[in-house]
Amino acid sequence: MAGKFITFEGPDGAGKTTVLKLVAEQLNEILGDQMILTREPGGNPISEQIRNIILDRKNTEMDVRTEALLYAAARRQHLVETILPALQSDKIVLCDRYVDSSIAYQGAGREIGEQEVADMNLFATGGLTPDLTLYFEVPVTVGLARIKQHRAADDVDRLDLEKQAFHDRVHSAYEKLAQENPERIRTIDATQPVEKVVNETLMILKQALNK
Ligand SMILES: Nc1ncnc2c1ncn2[C@@H]1O[C@H](COP(=O)(O)OP(=O)(O)OP(=O)(O)O)[C@@H](O)[C@H]1O
Ligand SMILES: Cc1cn([C@H]2C[C@H](O)[C@@H](COP(=O)(O)O)O2)c(=O)[nH]c1=O
Repeated sequence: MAGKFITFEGPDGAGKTTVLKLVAEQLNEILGDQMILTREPGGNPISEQIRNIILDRKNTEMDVRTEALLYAAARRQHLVETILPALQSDKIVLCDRYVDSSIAYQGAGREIGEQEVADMNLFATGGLTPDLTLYFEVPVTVGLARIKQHRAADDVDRLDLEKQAFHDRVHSAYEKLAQENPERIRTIDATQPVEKVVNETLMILKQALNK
């Protein structure tokens, strides 16, 4: 496969989605329809339906392994329906979250165990690993404050509502993933103003894509 699979990762409120959209606007001028923008959980009708179940604040009784399996199920459908066909057509896939999110949130945040969640995701992905991952790093308090400040109360999902200790575990897991995978994961200081984060992201992407 000659396409490139690039993921955007980080704790809640890091600014990934904001930056991804701004960067995609600029890359679109160079890449046009050779690039697709997608997200997890979601990216197609079936996975978006699974997303709604996972993030619904009413689903307070959801078991942690059920949650992990639902993320993996949404991922499998996304992979088959969206990611693989795009890569097979030599496209650049920019994806908001992927397996690292499950390792950080379900493995560490929910305390299922990072290795167990990674192993379970192997079944879903057949081992497809991103060519490059951009990790948007912010302290937990900064990310949560951004969400609180900017997001409408009814747009805060089931995971946003978790306690500080949960988000601390997620953050530590991302730090560990970045340390253990230095060739794949590039860390970006996402506490900087948006324009700076966008410029740094664009620089790394252009370098990776030889543009
Ligand atoms: N660098 C930044 N400085 C200040 N505010 C920012 C910055 N980046 C994003 N924001 C704001 O923070 C909020 C969260 O941003 P965004 O939704 O992009 O984060 P996210 O990483 O995708 O979060 P989540 O994973 O929870 O969806 C938004 O209101 C956005 O405008
Ligand atoms: C893919 C994935 C996501 N999550 C969490 C992370 C966020 O809290 C939500 C997704 O919302 P976003 O606004 O689109 O970032 O889901 C997770 O826990 N595990 C995963 O695999």
